[in-house]
Amino acid sequence: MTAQLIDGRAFAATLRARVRERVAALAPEAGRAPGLAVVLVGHDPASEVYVRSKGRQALEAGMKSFEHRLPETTGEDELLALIARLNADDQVHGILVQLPLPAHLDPRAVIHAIAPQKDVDGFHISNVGMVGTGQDAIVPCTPLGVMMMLRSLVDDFRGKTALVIGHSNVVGKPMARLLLNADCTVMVAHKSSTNIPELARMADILVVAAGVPGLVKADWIKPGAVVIDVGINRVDGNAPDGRARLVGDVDFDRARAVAGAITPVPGGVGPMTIACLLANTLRAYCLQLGLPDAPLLSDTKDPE
Ligand SMILES: Nc1nc2c(c(=O)[nH]1)N[C@@H](CN(C=O)c1ccc(C(=O)N[C@@H](CCC(=O)O)C(=O)O)cc1)CN2
Repeated sequence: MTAQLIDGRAFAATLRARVRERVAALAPEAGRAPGLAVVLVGHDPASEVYVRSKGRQALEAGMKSFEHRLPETTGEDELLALIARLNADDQVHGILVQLPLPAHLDPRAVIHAIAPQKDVDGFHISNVGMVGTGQDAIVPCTPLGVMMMLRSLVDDFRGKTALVIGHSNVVGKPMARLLLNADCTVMVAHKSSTNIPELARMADILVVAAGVPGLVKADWIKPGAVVIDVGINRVDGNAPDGRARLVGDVDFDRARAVAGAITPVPGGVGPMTIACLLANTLRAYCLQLGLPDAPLLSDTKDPE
C-alpha cells in the first residue's frame, strides 16, 4: 500500500481563498476590515519567518495587519501594557503573541492578558475551558487545521481510536480534546512513554507532535491508519546546498508504505496553521461585530 498524501498546501490555499471571499463580502457592510495584531518579542529566526508570513497572509486576505516587534529585553509590564492597548483598540479583532517567548517572560501571564474574544490562538484559559467542555470557542490553529484535514478523510469519528503523541498546550492537549469532542476514543502519550509502539498499533488516527525527528517507525503504524505529522524539525542534512532540512516526527518514507493517508513535512500540517489563524481572526471579527459566522472548511470533504 502507498498512502494517500494529504496536501496541506492545497487545503490551506482553499481555506485562505474562502477567508478572502468572506472578508470581501463582509468588510464593506461592516465599515471596517478585520484587524490582526501580531506581537513578536526577540529575534528567534523561525518566529521571525512565521510572523512575517502571518502579516503578509492577513493583508492578502483583505485584513489589516498590525505588527509589534519588541526587543528581547522587553519587560513583562511593557508587554502587558501593549496587550491592554490592543484589547481596547477597535481596529484590532485578533491578537496573537508569537511563541516561544524569551525565558524571562511568563507565557501564561501574557496569554491570559489577551481578551478571550480577541484570542485568535485559542490559548486563553477561557477558550481552553470551552473547548475542553465541548462548547463552541476559538480553537488553537494547528489542531483546528488537523481536524479540517481529518474531516476530509474520516466520515465518522465514532468507533475510531486515536493516539496523540505529545501533550503541549499548543497542539497535543487541544488536539486530544477536539478528537474526544468528535466522539473518537482518544489516547494521549508522552513522547518518552515506553509503550507508544503498542498504543500506536491500535490507532486508526495517529497524530504526532513530539518534536523528535523520525520518532514514529513504520512498524508502529496500523495498516491503513491516517497519520498526521505535526513535527517540524530542522536537521543538518545532506541537502545539496548544505542547508538544514525539515523533517517530521514520523519516518515518512517507510511509514508511507503502511499508512492509508499521511501528511508530509514540509507541506502538511504547517501551512494550515496560518490559514486557520486567518479563519480564527475572521471568526473573532464576526463575533465582535455581530456578523454571521459560517463554517469555512470544516464542513467540506474536498479541498478543491
Ligand atoms: N502564538 C503562536 N506561536 C506558535 C504557534 C502558534 O500557533 N501560535 N505555532 C508554531 C509556529 N507557527 C506559527 O506560529 C507555524 C509553524 C509552521 C508553519 C509552516 O507553515 N510550516 C511549513 C514549513 C515552514 C518552514 O520552513 O519553517 C511546513 O510545515 O510546511 C507555520 C506556522 C509555534 N509558535
